[in-house]
Amino acid sequence: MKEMVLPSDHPPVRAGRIGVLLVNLGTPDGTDYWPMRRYLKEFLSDRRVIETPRLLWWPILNGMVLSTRPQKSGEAYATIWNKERNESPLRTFTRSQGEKLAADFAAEERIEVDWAMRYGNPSIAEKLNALQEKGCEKVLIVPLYPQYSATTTATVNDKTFDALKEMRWQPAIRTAPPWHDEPAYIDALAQSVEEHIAGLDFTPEVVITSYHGLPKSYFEKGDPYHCHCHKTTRLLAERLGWPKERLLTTFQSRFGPEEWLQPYTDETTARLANEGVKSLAIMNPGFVSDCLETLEEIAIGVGETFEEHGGENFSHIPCLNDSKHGMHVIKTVVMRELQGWL
Ligand SMILES: C=CC1=C(C)c2cc3[nH]c(cc4nc(cc5[nH]c(cc1n2)c(C)c5CCC(=O)O)C(CCC(=O)O)=C4C)c(C)c3C=C
Ligand SMILES: [Fe+2]
Ligand SMILES: [Fe+2]
Repeated sequence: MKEMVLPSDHPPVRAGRIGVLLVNLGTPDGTDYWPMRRYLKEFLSDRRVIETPRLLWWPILNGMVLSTRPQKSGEAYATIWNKERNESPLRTFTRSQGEKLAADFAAEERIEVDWAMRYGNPSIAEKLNALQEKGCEKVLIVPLYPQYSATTTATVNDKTFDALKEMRWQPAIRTAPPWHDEPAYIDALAQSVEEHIAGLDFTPEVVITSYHGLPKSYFEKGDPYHCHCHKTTRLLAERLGWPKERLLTTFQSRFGPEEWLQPYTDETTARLANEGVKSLAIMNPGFVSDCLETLEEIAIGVGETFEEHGGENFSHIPCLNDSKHGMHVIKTVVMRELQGWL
């Protein structure tokens, strides 16, 4: 931090440093009704996530959705909860990613690394203020989504700029672009697939890359997410040297009655089993960390679907998380985006 000589009646000035803020989606503080309800209400009130006109959506959200979903989702979270730390896996992995990145930059006194959540705790505003307190005049925001979507990346950026509205001395801000085609990311995914398959006692005939879905109408209005997902899978198949029939792209986690991006992960899994595929693996390249949607929906739920339809061997390939491959990707993106500031 810059040392400044100030008159004795001058407020303290801290300056000269650079912040890096990793931001993931957010997660409930507990699995009971009220923490679940608080989290879902904040998430599902976001106009970037639910585009249905407020007059229509408000009564649905506050009526049917928030009276039933907190209980149902709470039960799902309970099956994957990190009991040791009393938190969800998403929070455990995001914290660890922040801590490991901070340790990597420990020798660089100018850089301060922290992490936050778009919904729930710790908030972006709280962490931006803390970074400024530590003398960060410049902050790189890293939305933890390899593929861009208005429902994820853009809403992190919106919330960041909302927080800046309340700050007298705003830091300069950079927001990291998506990294769906970054060679370090594709390479990390490929290595994680190869290492995982080498440890199995079967060889998957097919591997599905399953991405979180979106309403199809968002794609039709111009959200590039669908194309980013397909590009990631195409580059991964090329890097692995696999034919495209062996590495499929599907979309999971549908919400509500609208049509979402297709093909759906659950339906594709049932179809493959019905067609005689006996050994299947699923990975989730769009998730930087394992979470409810990968550990409960895919590793447990879709694994059961595969077996119910006659499949025999199923494996979920973990997300990159805070592994050495995962940290290498995050560090690559951060170094790329800090150029000119360091
Ligand atoms: C219309 C609703 C939703 C859209 C659009 C959506 C997009 C989207 N979400 C992720 C990543 C995650 N979503 C997670 C949970 C989750 N998602 C929705 C709804 C939409 N997501 C809900 C209601 C929930 C909560 C759980 C539930 O009740 O089902 C999570 C997991 C969080 C955790 O705590 O583990 C992640 C991660 C992406 C990447 C995305 C669009 C590209
Ligand atoms: Fe989601
Ligand atoms: Fe596309």
